Amino acid sequence: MTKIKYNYSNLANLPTAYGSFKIQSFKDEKGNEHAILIKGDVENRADVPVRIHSECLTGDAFSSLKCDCNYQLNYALEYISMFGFGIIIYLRQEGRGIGFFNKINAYNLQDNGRNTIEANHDLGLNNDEREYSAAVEVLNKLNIQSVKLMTNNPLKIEYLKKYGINVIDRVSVISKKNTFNDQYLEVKKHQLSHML
Ligand SMILES: Nc1nc2c(ncn2[C@@H]2O[C@H](COP(=O)(O)OP(=O)(O)OP(=O)(O)O)[C@@H](O)[C@H]2O)c(=O)[nH]1
Ligand SMILES: [Zn+2]
Repeated sequence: MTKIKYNYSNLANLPTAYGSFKIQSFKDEKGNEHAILIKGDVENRADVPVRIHSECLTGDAFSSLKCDCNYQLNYALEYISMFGFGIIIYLRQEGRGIGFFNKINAYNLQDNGRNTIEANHDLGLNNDEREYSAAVEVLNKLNIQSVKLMTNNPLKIEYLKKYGINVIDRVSVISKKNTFNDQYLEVKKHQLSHML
């Protein structure tokens, strides 16, 4: 993994519908501005619940029913709030890393019958172009001793382990099914190996 230099903002308070968090921004070399939400005293701590959430403007901000992102983000906020400590690392890798513009073009192809993987391929893109080096950096910076990763995606667990993060447990992130995300969740389960 190439060492990227990050630029961190100061910490600020963020009251949310699920309780109070601290928020911090950090910029990577490409100029992406990511977010870290922290609950409680996590520095140097073990067994920390961690959610690494990939940006989904349509889901996170507009409450789209085409995916389960909004539900999962709110679930993570609520879970960590109830738990008393934990971290949400919100990475600006929209559309599994293909960017917002491409994702909407993929949605257009999905309107015409293609699934989430096929649509990316039709655009000449991989089905997942994400990587999690920024999350590894944050966890190392906070000297997190061990992580309870909130995910259904085995690739995220593999990635963190490969780069030295001690993932001791997985917390499944509950997804909510509806008529619009039914096929999307089926593809995640059967073609992307998500533990749903
Ligand atoms: N390219 C593309 N990206 C999508 C689509 N639907 C959601 N996304 C993006 O998918 C990302 C979330 O990935 P998911 O596969 O839902 O979940 P995950 O993060 O891999 O796994 P979990 O940790 O279990 O949530 C976000 O960046 C969304 O913007 C789609 O149809 N096409
Ligand atoms: Zn989404």
